[in-house]
Amino acid sequence: MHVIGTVGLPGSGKGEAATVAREAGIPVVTMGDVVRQETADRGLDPATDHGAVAQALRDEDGPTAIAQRSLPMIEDRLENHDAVLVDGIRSDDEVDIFEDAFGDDFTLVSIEAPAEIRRERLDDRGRDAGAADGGESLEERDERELGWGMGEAMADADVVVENTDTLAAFHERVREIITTDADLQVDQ
Ligand SMILES: Nc1ncnc2c1ncn2[C@@H]1O[C@H](COP(=O)(O)OP(=O)(O)OP(=O)(O)O)[C@@H](O)[C@H]1O
Repeated sequence: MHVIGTVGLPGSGKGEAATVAREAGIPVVTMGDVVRQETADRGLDPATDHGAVAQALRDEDGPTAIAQRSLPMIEDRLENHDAVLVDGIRSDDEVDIFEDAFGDDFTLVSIEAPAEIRRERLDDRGRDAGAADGGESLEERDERELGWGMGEAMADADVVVENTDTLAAFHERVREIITTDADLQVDQ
């Protein structure tokens, strides 16, 4: 059994790492899934009430509310799989939750790239998806996420991946970490 967590600033490559895991047959639990589930449980609409419920969870149960609620989802996936990837860890408080729950079976991977590279990639992603940026600049998003303790979480990482090369090189590196670190047999 192994749990791999990813942490990284916006546009660093967490979504791509999750894609690599899924391709290797490793289920992915995202903090967003937890919020969507909670929104539905409250009879609200995940499309519009997602942000309000995320905030309500933190107000009601503190900064680890979402990580705590992800534990049963992770344990559920571990019944049928050797490993799970947890995407969207945002703070050192959340890291503590996974370390307490899974001990040495938890590996934290920090995905890092300079702001200029992340900005270019996010601009391209936005163009591809036709998405608006919600008026928030990358600096503002970085600041907001660092304010939750993401810098401390990144400093706690067991492995740092610099995502500054090609996408293929990044996929290869993530695949290597997932397979060797978790000592897994993945689908070829
Ligand atoms: N090494 C790379 N080379 C080229 N493009 C990349 C590379 N790594 C990631 N990308 C692209 O950059 C964009 C951002 O990556 P990704 O969506 O994985 O980031 P993220 O960390 O999940 O960001 P967010 O927190 O905003 O969701 C995506 O379009 C992705 O395909």
